[in-house]
Amino acid sequence: MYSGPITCWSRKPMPMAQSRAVVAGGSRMREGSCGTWPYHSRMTPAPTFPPDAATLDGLAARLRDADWAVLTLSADDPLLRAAGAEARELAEAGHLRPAATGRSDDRRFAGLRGDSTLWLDDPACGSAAAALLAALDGLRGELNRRLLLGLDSVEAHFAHYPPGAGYARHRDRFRSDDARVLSLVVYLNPDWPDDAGGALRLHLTEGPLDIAPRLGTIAIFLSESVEHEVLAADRPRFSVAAWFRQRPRGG
Ligand SMILES: O=C(O)CCC(=O)C(=O)O
Ligand SMILES: [Fe+2]
Repeated sequence: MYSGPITCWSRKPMPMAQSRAVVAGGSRMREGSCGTWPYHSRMTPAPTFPPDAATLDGLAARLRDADWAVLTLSADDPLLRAAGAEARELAEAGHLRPAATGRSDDRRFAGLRGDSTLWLDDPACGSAAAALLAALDGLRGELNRRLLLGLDSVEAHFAHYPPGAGYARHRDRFRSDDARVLSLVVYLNPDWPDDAGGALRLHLTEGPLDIAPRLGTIAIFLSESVEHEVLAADRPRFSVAAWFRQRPRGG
């Protein structure tokens, strides 16, 4: 049960060094190596959800230059922990459904993806889903204010990939629907070992980049341009996939 703040956006000033340290973005990722790199300094604790204003400024600055970023929050973040617990409970209770049978646009992915999903606004969801959806909507508003991308809504679902399941290389924006602008994946897996698999692989011009689905990590990228895939893991993998949307222009 999550009973913490859901829409409180801290304006506490933070040293810029911290916000630079917690956000990694395209042009800085020169090595192109898979795995980890120093998302945040050991000297400063990672922020919690919702991120403070300096972290948001750093994230927005990164997304102005690069088409992807990684935001690392504290692995003790109470909202993320509650969302992870709720995702597991909902999956155990059978509320998540194979993604290919979800909304009509998902049907084309039959055979390409092995996850089961549940939209965060589904009545089966509990307080953590509602709080996370509100926090994501707050993040949408804060990024939109800084980037003026016309982001006017958020959609988000829990996803559960059983061991061995993945999602083949794809882009998140549909040909028939240009509403998705920014993709975010909020990982809900505490203590994810480096050798467990399950990375999100971004296919970038500088090479592939693997992001481990560890609790506290939020991957953010442009829905239209960044091809990506989910690699199979040796254990259940939980996340929230979210999209910040503009009003569809295609009709
Ligand atoms: O879970 C992930 O890392 C990415 C999921 C994804 O690509 C999607 O749902 O479109
Ligand atoms: Fe995707």
